[in-house]
Amino acid sequence: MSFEQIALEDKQKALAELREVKELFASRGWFPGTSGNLSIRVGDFKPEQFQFAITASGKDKTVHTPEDYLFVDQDGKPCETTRLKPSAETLIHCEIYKLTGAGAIFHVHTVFNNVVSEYFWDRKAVPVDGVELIKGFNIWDEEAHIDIPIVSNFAHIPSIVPEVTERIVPSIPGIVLRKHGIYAWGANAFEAKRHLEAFEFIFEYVYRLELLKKGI
Ligand SMILES: CSCCC(=O)C(=O)COP(=O)(O)O
Ligand SMILES: [Zn+2]
Repeated sequence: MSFEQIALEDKQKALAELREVKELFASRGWFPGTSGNLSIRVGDFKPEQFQFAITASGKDKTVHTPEDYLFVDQDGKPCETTRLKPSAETLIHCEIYKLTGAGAIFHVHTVFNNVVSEYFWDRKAVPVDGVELIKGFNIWDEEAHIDIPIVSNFAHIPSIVPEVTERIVPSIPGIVLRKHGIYAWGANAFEAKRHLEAFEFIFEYVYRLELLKKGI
């Protein structure tokens, strides 16, 4: 399906959802210093051809402007002529869509996701034991243990992609970039938001528990 074939109302719906989620996350302080990026897929999905709306690069995500989003294709190339630049991290979104077929991807930098990514870097995963909120990921086993993957962070974004490809786990809808932030995804914006909130709750829990264990 080409970009032109996608119904205008689907594109407008994606932009309205991005606006709503951006405002909510901004109110939580989840976009410090213009960090973070959000995307929602539109139209049909084939791993070799799809399109999505994504935040423009370098924008202050705490305000709304007419130049906040643009549509790109599976290679991160704009679908329409525009002077806007897609997020510098668009290639990570492209790869997650290709691998998972997700409908939305949200990326935020928080102190908790940064601290746990460094603290557990040796294990390359954040270990989580029996925390109720993993049900947010549809994991219902009693006292389940999960490992949330952490991958290397590089200034050169294409260099991050191969490790993302290698480490994505079908049962865990998120991946952490070391000392950078989390990417969480879902079938749609509602699910991606639920997953992101569950991850952030878990990171704060893990962080606080580690402090208590150390008697700090
Ligand atoms: C200013 S934070 C460094 C870039 C980054 O990690 C990020 O999430 C925002 O980049 P974008 O190009 O999407 O604005
Ligand atoms: Zn980032």
